[in-house]
Amino acid sequence: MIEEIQFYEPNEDYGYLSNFADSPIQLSEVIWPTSEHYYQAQKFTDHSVQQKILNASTPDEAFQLSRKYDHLVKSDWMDVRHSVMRYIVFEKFRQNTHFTHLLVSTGDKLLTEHSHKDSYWGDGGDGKGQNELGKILMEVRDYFAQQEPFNYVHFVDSAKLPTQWGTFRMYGFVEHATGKEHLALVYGNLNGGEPALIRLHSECLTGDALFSARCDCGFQLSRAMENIVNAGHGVLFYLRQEGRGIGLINKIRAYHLQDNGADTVEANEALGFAADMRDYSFCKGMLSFLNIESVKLMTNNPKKVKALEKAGIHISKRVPLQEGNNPHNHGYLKTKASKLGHIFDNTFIE
Ligand SMILES: Nc1nc(O)c(N)c(N[C@@H]2O[C@H](COP(=O)(O)O)[C@@H](O)[C@H]2O)n1
Ligand SMILES: [Zn+2]
Repeated sequence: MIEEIQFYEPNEDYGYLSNFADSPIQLSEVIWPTSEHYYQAQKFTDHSVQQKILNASTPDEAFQLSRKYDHLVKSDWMDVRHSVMRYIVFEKFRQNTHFTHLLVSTGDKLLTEHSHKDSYWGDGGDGKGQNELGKILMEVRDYFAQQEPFNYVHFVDSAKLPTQWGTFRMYGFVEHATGKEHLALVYGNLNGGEPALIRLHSECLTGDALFSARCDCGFQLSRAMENIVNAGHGVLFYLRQEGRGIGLINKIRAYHLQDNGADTVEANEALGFAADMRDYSFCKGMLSFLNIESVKLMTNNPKKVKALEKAGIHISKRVPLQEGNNPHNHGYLKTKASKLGHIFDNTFIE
């Protein structure tokens, strides 16, 4: 059975689908406050009426004005209204990318404008209407679902995550290429204009959850979360790329080879993998969802810096994260520096 999403009022669930949703759209020099303003204004050739609708303080007022000037509506309006609507709904989502992420995250659900007032754009309230707005939205959704950055991941849901350092908001995403579930733990308000302090943390079950001292992951994870809270805002991306992308069971095999003398790179290669199998390109989808364009990146790993730059993210600063050096991971950290290019102060690994 096809699942259905019904929308109508902009302040209700899925209100971003409504033409009344606050979504500025710039066309040439003009900024239309909502797609409703633009749509209603296109009914008229009279410039002064168009201007009145443009300047209406709410979409509801824009709608009422179009009714007031009903006698001035252009003669071919019924022929062109569908293409006007299609154009402005497409522009709305092209220019308001947070809404586009939400639209794409509706997957293949049926989108219905549940309006008892309209049986052309909506379903007429009894489900018998044509739902033309819903059809346009589904067409726009199908288009953007194939485009970067919307094609990497889709957002599923978010919830509070209280931690020992502070309360984060946890956003869940699914990566399209692999089906893997990734997290973004957001602390504070990200839209203050400053680059966000972030960490791209690859999953390490042994270090992050089981207190392993073989690596530095758990120590880095704690410090990164603490640093974000101390900075007042930032994001910990928890990426499900266990074992540098080879998976948990293969990581145990690699650890076994390391117990017999291999270093971390030799062990991966002996198992037939590259030293580092991770790919960070999907992070572009999560960063875009959170509207992050510039970051301070906590890492010692230059590959992560390069990957984010390749994704079009501006790195204002690399923040070293040198944590957890201990007798069990000393050789591992030295190999990270010598073979994987990690940047450490000499005082940290000597
Ligand atoms: N394949 C593999 N071999 C080892 O010896 C390891 N210690 C790991 N650990 C994984 O590396 C990732 C963290 O590395 P960075 O600090 O981000 O460079 C994480 O996925 C661990 O599970 N993997
Ligand atoms: Zn680890």
